[in-house]
Amino acid sequence: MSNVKTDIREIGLYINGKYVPAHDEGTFDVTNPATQEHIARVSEATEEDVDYACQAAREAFENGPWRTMSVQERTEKLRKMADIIIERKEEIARYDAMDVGKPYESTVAHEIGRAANNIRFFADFVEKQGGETYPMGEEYLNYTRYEPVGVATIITPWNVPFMLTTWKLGPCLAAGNTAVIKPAENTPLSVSLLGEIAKEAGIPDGVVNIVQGQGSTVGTAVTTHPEVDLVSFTGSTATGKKILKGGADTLKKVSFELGGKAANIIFEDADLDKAVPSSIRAAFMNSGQVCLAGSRILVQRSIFDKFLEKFKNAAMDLKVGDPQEKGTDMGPLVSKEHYNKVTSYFDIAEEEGATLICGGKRPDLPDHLANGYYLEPTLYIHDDSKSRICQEEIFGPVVTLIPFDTEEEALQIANDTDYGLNGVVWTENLQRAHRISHNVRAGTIWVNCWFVRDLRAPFGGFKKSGIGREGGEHSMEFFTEAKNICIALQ
Ligand SMILES: NC(=O)c1ccc[n+]([C@@H]2O[C@H](COP(=O)([O-])OP(=O)(O)OC[C@H]3O[C@@H](n4cnc5c(N)ncnc54)[C@H](O)[C@@H]3O)[C@@H](O)[C@H]2O)c1
Ligand SMILES: O=C/C=C/C=C(\O)C(=O)O
Repeated sequence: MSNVKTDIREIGLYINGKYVPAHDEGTFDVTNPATQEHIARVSEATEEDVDYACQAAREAFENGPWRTMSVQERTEKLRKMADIIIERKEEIARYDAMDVGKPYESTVAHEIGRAANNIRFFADFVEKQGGETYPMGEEYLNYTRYEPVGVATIITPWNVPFMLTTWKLGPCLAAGNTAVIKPAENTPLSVSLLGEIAKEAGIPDGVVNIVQGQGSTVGTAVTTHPEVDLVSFTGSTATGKKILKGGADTLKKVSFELGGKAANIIFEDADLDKAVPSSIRAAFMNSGQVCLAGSRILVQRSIFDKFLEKFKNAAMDLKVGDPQEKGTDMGPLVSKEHYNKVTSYFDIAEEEGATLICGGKRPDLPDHLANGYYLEPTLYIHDDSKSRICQEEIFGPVVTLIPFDTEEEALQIANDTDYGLNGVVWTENLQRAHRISHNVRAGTIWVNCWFVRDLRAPFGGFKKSGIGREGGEHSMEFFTEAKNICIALQ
């Protein structure tokens, strides 16, 4: 079985270097959220398939050449993988546009290049990585090695399928581990290509495996499997809790990137020519289905009306439509289920007494998009930070503007959340920028910018937004075991 490219794509599991059907030949269907068309039939892994994938990854780890291969040889293969991703970036971005509903133009221009860079960056990183030595006079010498941990499972969400999977796969493979990937069930297309890409790059069979299927069954099976040593997960906080519990019996090492509800704080001295377009991106990029979304916009009261006017006009100018078409800013939401979840917040907002400024409904679109899960950019004003629309991660094109008077009040509202993934501050006052950055309890703070990423920097969440950090040495720390070797010299 292979990734046959027909109108309805047939997608197999990728185990031990081959695309294979599920043991019981079971499949599930994938639809295009822009149109509700049936676009793919995907093999649904059984417990036996998950077991086979985990055993294949274990065998490749223990007895294959990957773990013991020279760093030069391993990193050459990873760089080849990054090159193939670039060569195939149009195809990968088309797939993300088809099952996520992500605008093709921005995906091909930014996300897929970043995906290739995720692999290349960690190849370069391990090539430069050394170890420490601790001489104990003339009697003993200690030196450290950073060794791979074993078999990792990589579980990723539907909002950024390909880029987020490579963000974990890069350091996992660079360190010499083997992987069993479980993509999100509604967006399996682009990640399924990683099997053939790995093969073409010369990565040995069994090093990269992909099992497809539901989180509650396949996700549970892979995160509780005794051969799996570590779980690198990006997804919701609720699923993170389940994985932590399920992995307790076999004591799995975990790294979790979870939900967010970031405050985007706009002070009266902000440069609105920059703050407004950036806040629009932070609110509506990928239809607001971004963990880092600036979904609570805190605006100082003295400029509230001015900001509101500019922000509302810019939101209403966004082009909602076919993700495959040029010029589309916002595609549909990912699925009917998610559309229902996001739109349920319209009733909640009304009950909570929030003021609707724009959106809150489907846009008028051409007939061929009549069945897609589209929503207009939606903007509320609300001053109750405890309300559900200010507390819960809506994960759609829905933002709430919250007025504030003082810096203290802004900080109090910003921190009034269980999440702590990121925060944003707009001000021309240097001291204030630092004060706010130090006092917002979140893993990344962007000052006068948003979603600028340096792959060396720590990335992850405070509070319920995660466990551990990714990026540079933080990813490598997770994917390696430090070993100290102490030698008697006399
Ligand atoms: N912090 C970050 O970097 C980051 C990035 C992107 C998305 N997210 C978060 O992801 C969420 C949206 O994604 P989602 O709805 O796909 O999340 P989700 O937790 O429902 O699903 C994520 C993945 O986990 C799998 N899964 C579900 N139940 C499982 C279980 N019991 N055991 C093992 N795996 C299971 C799913 O199949 C999917 O592959 C949002 O909360 C968002 O903030 C976080
Ligand atoms: O929607 C979530 C986006 C997450 C981004 C990253 O994990 C990253 O940039 O590394």
